[in-house]
Amino acid sequence: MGTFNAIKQIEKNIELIASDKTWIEGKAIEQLKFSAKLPDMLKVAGMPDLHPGKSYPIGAAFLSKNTLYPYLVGSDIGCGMGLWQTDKPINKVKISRWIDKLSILDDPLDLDWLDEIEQTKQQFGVISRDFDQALGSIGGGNHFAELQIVDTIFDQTLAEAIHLSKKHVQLLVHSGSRGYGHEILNQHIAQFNSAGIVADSDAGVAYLNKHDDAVRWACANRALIASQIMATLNIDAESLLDVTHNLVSKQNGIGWLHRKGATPSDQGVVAIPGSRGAHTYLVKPIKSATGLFSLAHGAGRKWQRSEAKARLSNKYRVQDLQKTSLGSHVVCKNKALLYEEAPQAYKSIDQVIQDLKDAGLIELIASLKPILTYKTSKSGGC
Ligand SMILES: Nc1nc2c(ncn2[C@@H]2O[C@H](COP(=O)(O)O)[C@@H](O)[C@H]2O)c(=O)[nH]1
Ligand SMILES: [Mn+2]
Repeated sequence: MGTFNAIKQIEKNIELIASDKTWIEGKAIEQLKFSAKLPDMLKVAGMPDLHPGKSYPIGAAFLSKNTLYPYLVGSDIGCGMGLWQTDKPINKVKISRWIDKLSILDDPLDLDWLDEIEQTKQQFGVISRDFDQALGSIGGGNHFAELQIVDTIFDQTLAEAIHLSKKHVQLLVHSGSRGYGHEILNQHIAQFNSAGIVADSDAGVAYLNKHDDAVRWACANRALIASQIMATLNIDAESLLDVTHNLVSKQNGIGWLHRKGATPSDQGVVAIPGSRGAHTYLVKPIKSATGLFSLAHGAGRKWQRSEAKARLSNKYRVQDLQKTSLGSHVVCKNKALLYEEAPQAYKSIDQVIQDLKDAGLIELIASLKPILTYKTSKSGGC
């Protein structure tokens, strides 16, 4: 049972899962309050990784009765975290070889991948053909693929239940629906601006059909990213989990639950990463209506991208940022991104996890630590 000081009732229909130790930017709370006033909104919940977005906050869940708000899901529909356990023993890793191989990894996938793309689309039930050329690409921003090793097992029984092996390298993939999700949101904005749509109206049904396909597309994309990395590194892997944190779904008998950077707590074990220089936690959610059946999806930004670059570019050279304080390596050809996504730009994942624990929402399984983070191969910046 958790302690209640990590659960704050800000207003009647606004909940915040965060202790006093967790810093939450005032603007994010304002955005949360603003979202709670949207027509037909029943309740909103901020997670400990809550931080400001363009108009609405990231790290939050929003429950409406019968209205869909595409703006609350955002443009990266289906973004999520997939975790694979590889067959590579950690004592057999030659990290410099992996750095070299990943440094020449190009997106998108080439013609040799056509069959696998088709099979993966079928496996996940993806309908659209319009964005096939983007499948297998990670995208920019804080999307990444990260090779990790198990650091601490907190609960042996829970770790065994998901076949987690301390001896093998893990692969965490964070990506979404690339241009597909953008197109869906843009189509909505062209017609309705930021307004919501009635879920069972023609517009609502049309949005949901496209949204659901983009969610499946994003899952297929993470699987193809993992496959491409495995092929490049000549390793094999089994999928341990894949959980979406940007989506809207029907909560039977309650309404429509929008999650924007909020990990579902009703779909089994989830991975909550901190940054390329921090641990990822594997946790078992304790199903609860507190926090609208949701958990944090990461550590959440402390600094906006431009602020991170301004603060760090005088202190660190590019090569300083290609290694982290945990000793891990970073492959990222985009120099600006190296600064924008530096570990310093994120809040403490340890505190976020502590808050979720104190709120009685999770059981800890294990922590993983990065050995090699791969970000977009597109050069640019600085
Ligand atoms: N292990 C890593 N975690 C990272 C990295 N970059 C960001 N992050 C964490 O992921 C979430 C994702 O946020 P989203 O809003 O884009 O879905 C973010 O809050 C960070 O905590 C990384 O390179 N490695
Ligand atoms: Mn994401």
